[in-house]
Amino acid sequence: MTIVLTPYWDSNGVQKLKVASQATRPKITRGLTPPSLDQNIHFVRCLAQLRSKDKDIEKNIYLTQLKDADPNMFYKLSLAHMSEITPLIYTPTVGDACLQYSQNYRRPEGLFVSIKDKGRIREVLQNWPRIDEARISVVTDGSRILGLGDLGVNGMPISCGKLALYVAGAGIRPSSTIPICLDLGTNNQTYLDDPLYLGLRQKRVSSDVMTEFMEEFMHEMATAFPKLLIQFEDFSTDNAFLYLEKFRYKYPIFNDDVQGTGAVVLAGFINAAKLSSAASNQPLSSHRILFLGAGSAGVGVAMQLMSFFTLHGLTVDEARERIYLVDSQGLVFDERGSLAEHKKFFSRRDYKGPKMTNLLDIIALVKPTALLGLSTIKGAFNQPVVEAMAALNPRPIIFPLSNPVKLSECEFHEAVEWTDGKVIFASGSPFPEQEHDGRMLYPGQGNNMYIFPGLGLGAILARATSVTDSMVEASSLGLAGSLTKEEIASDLLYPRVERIREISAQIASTVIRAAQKAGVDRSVALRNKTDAQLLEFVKSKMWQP
Ligand SMILES: O=C([O-])CC(=O)C(=O)O
Ligand SMILES: [Mg+2]
Repeated sequence: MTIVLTPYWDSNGVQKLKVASQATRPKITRGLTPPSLDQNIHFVRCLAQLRSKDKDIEKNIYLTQLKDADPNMFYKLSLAHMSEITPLIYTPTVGDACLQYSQNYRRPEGLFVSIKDKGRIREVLQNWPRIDEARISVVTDGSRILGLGDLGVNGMPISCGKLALYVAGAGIRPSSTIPICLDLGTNNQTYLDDPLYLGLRQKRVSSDVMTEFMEEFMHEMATAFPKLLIQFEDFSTDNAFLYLEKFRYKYPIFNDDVQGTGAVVLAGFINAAKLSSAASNQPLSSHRILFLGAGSAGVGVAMQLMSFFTLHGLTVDEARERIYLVDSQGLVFDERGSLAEHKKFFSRRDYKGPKMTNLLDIIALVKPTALLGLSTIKGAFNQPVVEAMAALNPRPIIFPLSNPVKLSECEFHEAVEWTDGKVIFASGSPFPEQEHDGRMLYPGQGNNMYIFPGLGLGAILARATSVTDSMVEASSLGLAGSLTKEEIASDLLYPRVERIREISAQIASTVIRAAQKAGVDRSVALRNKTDAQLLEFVKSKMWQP
């Protein structure tokens, strides 16, 4: 018989343990905790324990164990110290947590579904202890974790990290979340050779076998968890697009790297373009955007940025003309030939010259107002590149979006220095602010963490049958419009992360409205609420530690 001890705080702020076994109902005990364990003092104790560790990965391990042992305290701490703790439980430290997962492993968290379970996935899902409460799952197959490549089953911390932000950022109940890592093998030879590696010791299965597995998995998920929304995370590029298209009309799912990243960058770009156009006196519709990187995130962002131009009156064809892609072979254009399917839409029809591989030459040709990096090439935006952008634009937009920090195309302090403080900047991972000419400059964090909690919360509360493009766009416009006067005056592109709950509530409300418009909502009672009532309703649904 398993005995589970769950800590909780009584009305006097004293910690007690609930003892639950499978056979008995929870009962309250005396004598199993120290006599004067005060909740407020324990908060201070936990924060001091956290800060006493000098390595970020140690802090991550501490916080992971705290989340397991005392989820209330973990989320209290996270909400009270959002900007300190987010980088420890999420990007960038979560990247190291994934890389070292098989070394640092302590206790299981989440659900592992492996290719060996094919044909009986239902049985595995039924082992999840809180089936009825399940509302949101983040599912990865570990094949492209952040910019770190194929990490196999070591990808589990990314699902856990994203879900911790669902709880902290949008008030989803911790017991409603299911982190899932699919194990379809790994092509990472270092892991296959590592005796500590926790996943199957085999290469990834063929794409046909994977698709059969995914079909069974999705069918069983929908059967076992009828109220569940699924977020696909960090699948390799081809599979990200493939399974998004395959399942998005059948089940409530979205892909965070394609759609979440797209939406967050669109929001930041809307605010950046206002600043940049104010300086150049050029109309908003005349921006030209150059992408370095044409993977799932790059093309997902480019797709989403199309709506920036269509919202400003351009046709779809005209909008597409404002966007240029560069991949590992250089500028993407038709005459280059043999392009991957997902790159074809943005491939240039108008360029007829030789292959162009040098980024400086491409900048000279395109004259972009904005340079976006989703290439995972550290240092790709070097001094000559950034200076070229500054020579073309009074306020160049430069977004090195690759994650984690060590793969960023450039760092904030470099961009500030090389543009003499004129850059309008957002990165995927956090960078410290910079003082320049007596003024404090703040980097934007164009990370999908601003979008997915609110988008997911809205889809869950609307009980959406699918996640439409209009819901994703609504999340983006909701985020872009959420800046306070003070944030606008400080040239911020995104709101301060401390306001994440307020922002998630606003985003969720706009997403619910979009779901209603698209006719995919099932929460009929929400249709008659005024906007103010809807926002209040969303806030009332948020779990508080
Ligand atoms: O996790 C993050 O920080 C953002 C993201 O989805 C990725 O880089 O794949
Ligand atoms: Mg991701």
